[in-house]
Amino acid sequence: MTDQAPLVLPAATADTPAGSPATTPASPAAAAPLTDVLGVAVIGAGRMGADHVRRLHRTIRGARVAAVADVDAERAKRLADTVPGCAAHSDPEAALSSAGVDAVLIASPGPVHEEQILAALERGLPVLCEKPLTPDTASALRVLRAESALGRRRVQVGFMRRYDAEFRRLKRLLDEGELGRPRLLHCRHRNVTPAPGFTEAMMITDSVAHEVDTVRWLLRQEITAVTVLRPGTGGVDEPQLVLFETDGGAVVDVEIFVNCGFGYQVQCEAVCATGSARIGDGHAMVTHSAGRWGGEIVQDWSARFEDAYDREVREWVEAARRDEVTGPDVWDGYAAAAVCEAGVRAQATGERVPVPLIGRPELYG
Ligand SMILES: NC(=O)C1=CN([C@@H]2O[C@H](COP(=O)(O)OP(=O)(O)OC[C@H]3O[C@@H](n4cnc5c(N)ncnc54)[C@H](O)[C@@H]3O)[C@@H](O)[C@H]2O)C=CC1
Ligand SMILES: O=C1[C@@H](O)[C@H](O)[C@@H](O)[C@H](O)[C@H]1O
Repeated sequence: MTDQAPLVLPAATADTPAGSPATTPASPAAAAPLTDVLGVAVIGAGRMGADHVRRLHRTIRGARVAAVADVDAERAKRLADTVPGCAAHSDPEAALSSAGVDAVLIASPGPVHEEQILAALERGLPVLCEKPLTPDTASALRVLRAESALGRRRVQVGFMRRYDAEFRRLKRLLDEGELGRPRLLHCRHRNVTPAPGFTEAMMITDSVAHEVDTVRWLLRQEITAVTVLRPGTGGVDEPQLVLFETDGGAVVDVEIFVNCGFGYQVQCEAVCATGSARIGDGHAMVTHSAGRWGGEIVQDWSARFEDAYDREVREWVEAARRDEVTGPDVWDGYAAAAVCEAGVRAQATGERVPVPLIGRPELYG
């Protein structure tokens, strides 16, 4: 770490732990004093990478962007140039070995996450890896085994909804049990339009992956089977309805609509034994004029979840400065990969597909 002036950070703003369904991360209040500034290498200089570089540079105390890597050398340089003293690399491994790098934030495409996480683990560096951990179960298990061999958590997965104020409020309500046992979750996930090259399978692996994590975290249950229903025939491919069954007997439906055209919406309603609770209806602004009223709908995740990304990265930096890693873990990434793999099969076959999981290793509680 660099030896810049000592910093004392305010306590985390979290009111609900973001750890995996069965575990709670160590309390920041119990941590040792923080004295160093964390040097971060950001891999992937695309949309998320650029947003995280801005966040680390402008919003998060106690961190500096030491290096940026992208296979597109020009893009890496353009982004690195926004931060004084930041090195640019076209080889991610070179960035990991760059001067002043203490930790890695991975924002490259999912299929290359495995090799980049393994390279970081070889160096013992703390990692914040954007979702997905990896795109399939086999590669997720290789990461899980590599981290287990180290005997300590080094990797956090970027399931940022766990840091969103509304989702945290819902989780607190469910944890307190005031409404009784959750029986159903109704979820909606709508995007204005998908990125170029987006495939039908990515509706599950790229988009519904968030609901997979949200459901496991909110309910503290594992998903045991997936079914995907499509409305209509004759080339109508979406919206689709993804159904989850859980090992706690809950049933979940997720509407996934990545081409809805009108806005970015993420909603969740929990129906419990003695009541229900719903989040995600908020509009940025409601106007009233000349016999009309209307609201705004945010257009993408960067607006809807801005605060959640800030809190996620801030808590990751704070933990890494204590040489800890908290938040969604490799088990969560593996479980999400297993559910998504089953989901893609369910989508292709129309069948109900069970989700096989290995036993949860001790490291992951
Ligand atoms: N948490 C969230 O809400 C969101 C997460 N994501 C995730 O963030 C990650 C990045 O997504 P975007 O920024 O939207 O993609 P993007 O396509 O905008 O950027 C990816 C960047 O990675 C670079 N790249 C490709 N292969 C590389 C390699 N081997 N090494 C280094 N760089 C490489 C590309 O040149 C590109 O600049 C993905 O895992 C995606 O699923 C994306 C959008 C929202
Ligand atoms: O992670 C994300 C994207 O990759 C994905 O494509 C979108 O559907 C999600 O809403 C967004 O949060």
